Amino acid sequence: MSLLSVRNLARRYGGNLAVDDVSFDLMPGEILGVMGANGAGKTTLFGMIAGNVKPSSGQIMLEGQAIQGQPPERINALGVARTFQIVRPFPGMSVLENVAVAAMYGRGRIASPAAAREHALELLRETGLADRADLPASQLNLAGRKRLEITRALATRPRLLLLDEVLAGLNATEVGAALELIREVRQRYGLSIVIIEHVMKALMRLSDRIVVMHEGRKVVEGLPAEIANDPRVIKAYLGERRHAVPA
Ligand SMILES: Nc1ncnc2c1ncn2[C@@H]1O[C@H](COP(=O)(O)OP(=O)(O)OP(=O)(O)O)[C@@H](O)[C@H]1O
Repeated sequence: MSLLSVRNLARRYGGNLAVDDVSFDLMPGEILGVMGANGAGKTTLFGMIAGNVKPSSGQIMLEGQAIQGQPPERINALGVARTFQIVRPFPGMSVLENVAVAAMYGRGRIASPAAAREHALELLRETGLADRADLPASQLNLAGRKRLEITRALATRPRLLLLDEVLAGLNATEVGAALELIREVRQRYGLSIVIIEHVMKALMRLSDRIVVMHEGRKVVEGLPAEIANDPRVIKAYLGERRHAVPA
């Protein structure tokens, strides 16, 4: 059975359909990449799955249970965690405290602050941030803040992880390390992952399957190798321009 099943999902803003009749399935343990140019509807789609945005119509099933329209805390407690494109840790708190707070929410809900801190430190060791645990979160560089976002999401003990542009702005070495981390956490925690990304080559390397969105609609779905040369994908990204293939 699918872990996540999205059916005919739509979100309208005034006369604009930000997401228009999108359907797809995510199998347990699978990594699904979501690609598309600016404004394609990717973030709105994530918002609806995570409960931050109410769908205008359609269904979202998590292991057969309808979750559409429920508040984000409830969806998080059912095992869905997301990161945000604009990383926003609590800046006055340390890296460790940021993760410990998250550990007290979600599906895990560790009640004791001491136990939450202990769990947070364990996670930070896994995500490579343990040496910066006591730094204020605001002092991390971009790659560090993206790692912290992932660690905070993991702290809620998700089954489904939604990653929103966690590779954007990273250099090639940092992208390689982030891909390794994502594969590791999938394996270790038996996670299913949906990842939005503009860094196309990296997404192709990481994903088991890819969905391409254009102007709110799903235009192509397939294996990375299948979609790489699909003319509809090239059109979705470039319109009639043929040169500036995204890196
Ligand atoms: N809160 C909102 N109110 C009005 N329109 C919105 C709102 N959020 C998104 N939209 C519109 O919906 C469309 C899809 O936006 P969305 O942010 O989901 O795209 P995206 O694929 O995530 O783009 P990007 O890659 O730039 O993040 C856009 O036309 C956007 O202007």
